[in-house]
Amino acid sequence: MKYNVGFIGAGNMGFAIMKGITGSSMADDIALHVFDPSQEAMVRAEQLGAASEKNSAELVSKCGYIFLAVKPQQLDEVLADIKDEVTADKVIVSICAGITDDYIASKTIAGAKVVMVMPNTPLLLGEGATALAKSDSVSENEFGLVCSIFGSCGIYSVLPKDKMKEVIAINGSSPAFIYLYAQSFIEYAKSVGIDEKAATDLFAKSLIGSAKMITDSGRTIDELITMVSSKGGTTIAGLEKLRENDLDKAVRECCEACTKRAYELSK
Ligand SMILES: NC(=O)C1=CN([C@@H]2O[C@H](COP(=O)(O)OP(=O)(O)OC[C@H]3O[C@@H](n4cnc5c(N)ncnc54)[C@H](O)[C@@H]3O)[C@@H](O)[C@H]2O)C=CC1
Ligand SMILES: O=C(O)[C@@H]1CCC=N1
Repeated sequence: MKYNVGFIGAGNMGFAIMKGITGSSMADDIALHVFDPSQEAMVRAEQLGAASEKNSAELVSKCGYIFLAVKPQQLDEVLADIKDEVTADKVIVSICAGITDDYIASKTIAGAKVVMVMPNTPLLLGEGATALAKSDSVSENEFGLVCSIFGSCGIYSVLPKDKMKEVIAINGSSPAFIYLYAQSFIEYAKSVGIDEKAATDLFAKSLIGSAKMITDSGRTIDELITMVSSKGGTTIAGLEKLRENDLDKAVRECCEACTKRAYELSK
């Protein structure tokens, strides 16, 4: 039996998750449905094999699992449109930053089954990192299916509900923070005459390799820093500057601003 999984919103993230599903081991178990007012978004989703629905209410009537993949500011309109089709057996999967299960239930039906998800765009390549939490009304089997979807195109972690805003800085938004950091290194390389492509490839592979060292080497981050830092060498000279310029403070303030915005978006 195939699960009918619908996407309301097929923009950056909705498309990334659908692409992740179609390229994963779950592809044969899932029939995708999509609604997005953007014709361009619909065409892209259709090319992945998703069935087009004429509006979000029709999509909800056909699907057991409904992904809300619109901007938080677009959510009220969507919830008003689907309210009459939401029943106690439907699982609503929200990827909207800051939005709680209680809010979705308050705009649809009391006790609505809601899974709150914070994914990230590397899902496009099957390299996603997704945080999930569920409302009490969602069964372990239902939650298991949603976890499997994200597990099939990356890794996932189950978190307490009340940490879903704080985690956004760690995985949802962090790709943008990492790209900005990468850009600074590449700009420096260009300024000293290194070819941009060579610098981009070298830095990106250094990010991938360093990430693998964090996850797979069995060493702590402090040990990994020490491994690179020769006594009296270049790394220590560079690290001193990052510490002098208080990288730690900049990162903390970045994460705090991200979390604060999530609370503002939450109703
Ligand atoms: N972009 C990212 O890296 C991440 C985004 N998110 C969350 O994902 C959600 C979507 O973000 P993006 O994909 O980046 O935005 P986006 O703007 O790329 O996509 C939103 C899509 O919703 C469609 N839409 C607008 N009104 C609609 C309606 N009434 N019914 C159906 N579709 C409608 C738009 O046409 C658009 O294609 C947001 O709530 C965001 O917080 C979560 C994690 C990461
Ligand atoms: O910027 C945003 O609000 C969304 C949530 C995480 C990544 N993008």
